[in-house]
Amino acid sequence: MSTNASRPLKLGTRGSTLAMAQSGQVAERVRRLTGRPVELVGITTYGDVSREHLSRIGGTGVFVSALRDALLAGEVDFAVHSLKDLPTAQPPQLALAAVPVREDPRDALIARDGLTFEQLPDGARVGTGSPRRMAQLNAWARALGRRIETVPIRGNIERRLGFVRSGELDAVVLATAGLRRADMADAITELIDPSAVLPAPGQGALAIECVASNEDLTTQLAELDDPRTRAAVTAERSLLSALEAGCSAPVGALADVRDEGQDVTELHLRGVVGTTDGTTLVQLSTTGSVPASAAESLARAQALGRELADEMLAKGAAGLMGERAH
Ligand SMILES: NCc1[nH]cc(CCC(=O)O)c1CC(=O)O
Repeated sequence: MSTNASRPLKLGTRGSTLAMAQSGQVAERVRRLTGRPVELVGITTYGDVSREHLSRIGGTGVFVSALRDALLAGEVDFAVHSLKDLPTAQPPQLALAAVPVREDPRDALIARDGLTFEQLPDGARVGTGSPRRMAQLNAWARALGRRIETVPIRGNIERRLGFVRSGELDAVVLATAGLRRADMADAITELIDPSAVLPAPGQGALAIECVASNEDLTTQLAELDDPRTRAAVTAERSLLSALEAGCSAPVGALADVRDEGQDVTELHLRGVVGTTDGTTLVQLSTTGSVPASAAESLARAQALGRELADEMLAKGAAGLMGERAH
């Protein structure tokens, strides 16, 4: 008993700079919470090894499967994922023990010479392999009476920023959260307003997962959960799953939880689906009041996501998601 309780906890993580940075931050909090040492175990996922385009290797879960295998094999005690990389279907053997307070969910522009998106010249080359970003950036450029050329890129943060530094691209678009966690936010030239580009469902949030049967650890890790973040990402992921889209589909979603005083909380959810050339976007939003109890609020958040998905499907969303994984 006592030997088990003082054994270091093993935290499974991807080995990228970003993953190590965010896992290191969670490790420190878990160490303080449990009084146990936490050891980082680097695990290489298929998404890290393959240089293929994500939409071809089947975006859903390529960064996650190897970590989950290690959890199920008992090689690690818990794992830290970027929530946006997590498939919406939760395996019953694994518990999503905590969704900590979210980092900034917005996308960020990193452009040459400090430029903002509106200052980019006609025909600017903008690096992103994400159909969601392509659709919304192309639509934004069109609204400005301009066009951009989106260039599919992959690789870690350093590599992506290198395309701008070398002059090969005019700009790249990355998640603000990743840049902040990796201490590289200095490179950002514009925080992209979500009314121009909605982030990926769950962007900026982390997911802490462990084996569901490990009830002690599940309970301890739950201390790191932020109920507001969980409600917001639940609505976003419910929208994604009701659209039957994976993490490489051109779907953006962002929920924010607003206090309206006197125990009334409102959940505002925005969603977008579009063609990657940006000619057609279906963009809708909804607001619902959310009950105070945690369980009820998650059920309401889930329903809100489904309702918005239904409205988007009624406006032709399904026909815009041609470029699916697989
Ligand atoms: N697609 C890979 C991925 N998964 C999570 C993040 C960033 C961190 C986050 O959203 O929490 C990134 C990189 C990016 O989109 O720039």
